[in-house]
Amino acid sequence: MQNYAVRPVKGIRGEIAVPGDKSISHRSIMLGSISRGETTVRGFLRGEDNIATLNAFRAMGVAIDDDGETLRIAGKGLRGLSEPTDVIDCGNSGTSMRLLTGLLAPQRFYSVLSGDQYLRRRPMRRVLEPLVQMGACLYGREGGEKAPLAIIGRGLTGISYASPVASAQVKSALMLAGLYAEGETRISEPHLSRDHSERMFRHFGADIETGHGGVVVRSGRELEGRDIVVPGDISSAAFFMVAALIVPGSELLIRGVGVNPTRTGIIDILTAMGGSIELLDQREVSGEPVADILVRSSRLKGIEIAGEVVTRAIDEFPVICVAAANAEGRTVVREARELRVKETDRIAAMATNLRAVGVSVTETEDGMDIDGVERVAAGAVESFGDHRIAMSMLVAGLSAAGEIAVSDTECVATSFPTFFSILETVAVR
Ligand SMILES: O=C(O)C1=C[C@@H](OP(=O)(O)O)[C@@H](O)[C@H](O)C1
Ligand SMILES: C=C(OP(=O)(O)O)C(=O)O
Repeated sequence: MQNYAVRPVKGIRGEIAVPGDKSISHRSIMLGSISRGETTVRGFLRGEDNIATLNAFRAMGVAIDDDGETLRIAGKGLRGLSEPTDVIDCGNSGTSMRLLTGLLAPQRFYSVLSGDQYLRRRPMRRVLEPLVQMGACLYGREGGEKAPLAIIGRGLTGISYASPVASAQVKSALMLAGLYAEGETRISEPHLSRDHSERMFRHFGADIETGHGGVVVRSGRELEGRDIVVPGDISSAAFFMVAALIVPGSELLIRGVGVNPTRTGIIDILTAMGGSIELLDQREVSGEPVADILVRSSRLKGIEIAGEVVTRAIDEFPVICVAAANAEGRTVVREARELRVKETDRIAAMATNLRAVGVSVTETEDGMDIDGVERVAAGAVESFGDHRIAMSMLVAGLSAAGEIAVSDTECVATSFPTFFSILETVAVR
C-alpha cells in the first residue's frame, strides 16, 4: 500500500496545466466508437477510469490506436460493436458502468459489467429502472441494485423519464440507449447536471434537442466521427485552486481548464467564500468553454451551500471541505446526499478525516457543518480508496501545522495520475 505525506509549504506558485477532463474523455471514446469514420482525441485523460472505458471498447472490437499524444478511434457505426468474450471490468468508474449499461442494453448481444469492491457497492438501479421501462433485459445483484450487471441486449422503445436525481450518468445512459430506441427518448432532471453528453451528441451529429423540458434524443441517425480536443479537468484543477487559496503567499495560473457552466460550481462556491479567482482568455474548444484560471491566496469565510450549485460542484466537495476547514466561521452543506454514494461515502469520509486533524464537523443525512480553524493540525488519515479524498487531504497538509500523512494513495491514479508531479512543481519549500 502506498502512503504519502505532505508538509506545510511557503507558497503555491507558478503555471500549470491539468490533465484532460474525465467526463469528456469517457464520452469521446464511447461516441467515437459508435460513429462512422475516424475520431481523433487529443488531451485524453490517461487515468485508470478512462483506460477502463478504452479497454471496454477494444474488447468490443473497436480499433483504438494511441501514439501517446492522440487517440485514433476507428468508428464502427451504431451497429458495429461485437459481443465481448469476457466480463467488462469498469474498475472504479461509475461513469463507465452506468453509461455502458445504457449503450449495451440495446445491442444485439450479451454482456456483463463488473468493477472493483467500491464500484460493486454503488447503486445501479437508478439506470436499470428506466432502461427496463424502455424494454431492456438487465440483471444485477440485490434485485438489480448492484454490479455485476448482466445485459441481454434487445430492442428498446423511447420513454419520457423524469429522473428523481440530478445525475449526468443517469441522463447519459438513457441518451445512449435513446440512439437505438424506437421513437424518441425524453429525459428531465431536478437540476441540470453536467451537459457534456448533450454537447458531444450534437458535435457528432446526433438527432437531439435540449431546452427547459430536458433533453430529447431521436434514433435513426448515424453519428459521424470528429476531432476532439479535451479541455483540462476543472475537478482536477480544483485541488490546486484550493491549495493556492489556503497557502499564504500563493499565486497560481492554471491553463486550459474546461469552464462549462454545469461544472463551475467550485468557482462560484470558492468566490462566495472570499477566494480570489479570475477567469482569463475565455474561449471555446470542441464545443466546450475553456479558460485560464488565476488564483491568489485569500482569507476564506464559511458559507451555506445547497441547491443547484451542489450538482455543479458534486465532485469537488471533498476539497471544498478542506477550504471550509481553513475558513473563518462555519460552512453549512445541505442537499448533498449524492455524496454518500460516490466511490465512498464522502460525507462520512471527510468528517472522519477532518476530525483527525482537529476540525469540528457535524454530519447530517444530506450534508455537514464544518467549523473552520486557524490551522488544521498534523495527523494521519485514510483515503478510503477514494482518489478525491486522498488528494483533498494531501492539499490540507500544505497549510497545516505539521505533516499530514495519507494512507492508500494509489487511488489518485483513478482520475489524476500526474497529481504528485504537478504538486512538486508548484510547492515552494
Ligand atoms: O457523467 C459523468 O461523467 C459524471 C457524473 C457525476 O456522477 P452522477 O451522475 O452520479 O452525479 C460525477 O460525480 C462523475 O464523476 C462523473
Ligand atoms: C464520482 C466520480 O466518478 P465515477 O462516478 O465515474 O466513479 C468522481 O470522479 O468523483
